[in-house]
Amino acid sequence: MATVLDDIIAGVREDLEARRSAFPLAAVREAAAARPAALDAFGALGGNEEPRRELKVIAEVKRRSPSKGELADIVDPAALAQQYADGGAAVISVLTEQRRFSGSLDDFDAVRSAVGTPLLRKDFTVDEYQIHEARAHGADLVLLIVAALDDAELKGFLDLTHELGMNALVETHTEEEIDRGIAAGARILGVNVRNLKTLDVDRAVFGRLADRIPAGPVVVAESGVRSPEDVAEYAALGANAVLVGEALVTHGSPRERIAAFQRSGAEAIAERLGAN
Ligand SMILES: O=P(O)(O)OC[C@@H](O)[C@@H](O)c1c[nH]c2ccccc12
Repeated sequence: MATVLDDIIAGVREDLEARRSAFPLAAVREAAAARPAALDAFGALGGNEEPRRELKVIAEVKRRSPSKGELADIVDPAALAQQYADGGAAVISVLTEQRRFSGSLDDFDAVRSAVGTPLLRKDFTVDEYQIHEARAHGADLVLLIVAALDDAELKGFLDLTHELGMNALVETHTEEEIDRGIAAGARILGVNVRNLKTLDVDRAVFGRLADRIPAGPVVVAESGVRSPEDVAEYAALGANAVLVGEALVTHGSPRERIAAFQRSGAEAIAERLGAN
């Protein structure tokens, strides 16, 4: 039976073929080459620090989701992103998937012109075209969802991302996917506690999987962060960063919220490091 993920990807492929006809790969590559070099998202996420004492926040511009429907009427994505940057977000994520998340490359462009923070183009990457396209729009990171790719695609897409000077957030949901992500060479490894095949959120998934991740990659806990306590929980279990959408777009003051997440995360990390 087709899963939600299969359905989303079918739509993504259709939309991408339409864009490929309008903007052939050669034109996209030319636009990408004219961009300033990608920003160092691995470094911004504290990847080079030893030990990693800070909890970094990846703040997401997210209008709607298939599980929750409309989340927020974001009239000015650039202004929202500016608040994220002011709050100290290490990376800003912009959903560009249109059919289920109401995202767009227009949102991405608006945010790119507004902030100097590393930007993640959050979409269902299933074709190299999207990686070149992300770079052409000034992305510093792309999302690679392991469940959506076979090993050859995962390795090929990750290598291409690195060749273009970008990083990838390699998203996993099972132990097997973690092993596959690590084998492909992931430097930023996400554990999404939302099952993309059923959309169920189970925050305990992070605790079960975190131990499986070897030292090296930046570890990102994705989904289900509502409060500073949730962030502390993930940080205590080994997260270096959290990716937060809903709790920020629905909050009156996302800037202060991010700062609160960073504080509670850093406290939990200090305790964890102190305990070792
Ligand atoms: O809104 P939340 O629960 O804070 O979740 C954010 C993020 O993890 C979620 O948007 C996400 C994680 N992986 C994805 C892949 C595609 C689209 C969206 C996602």
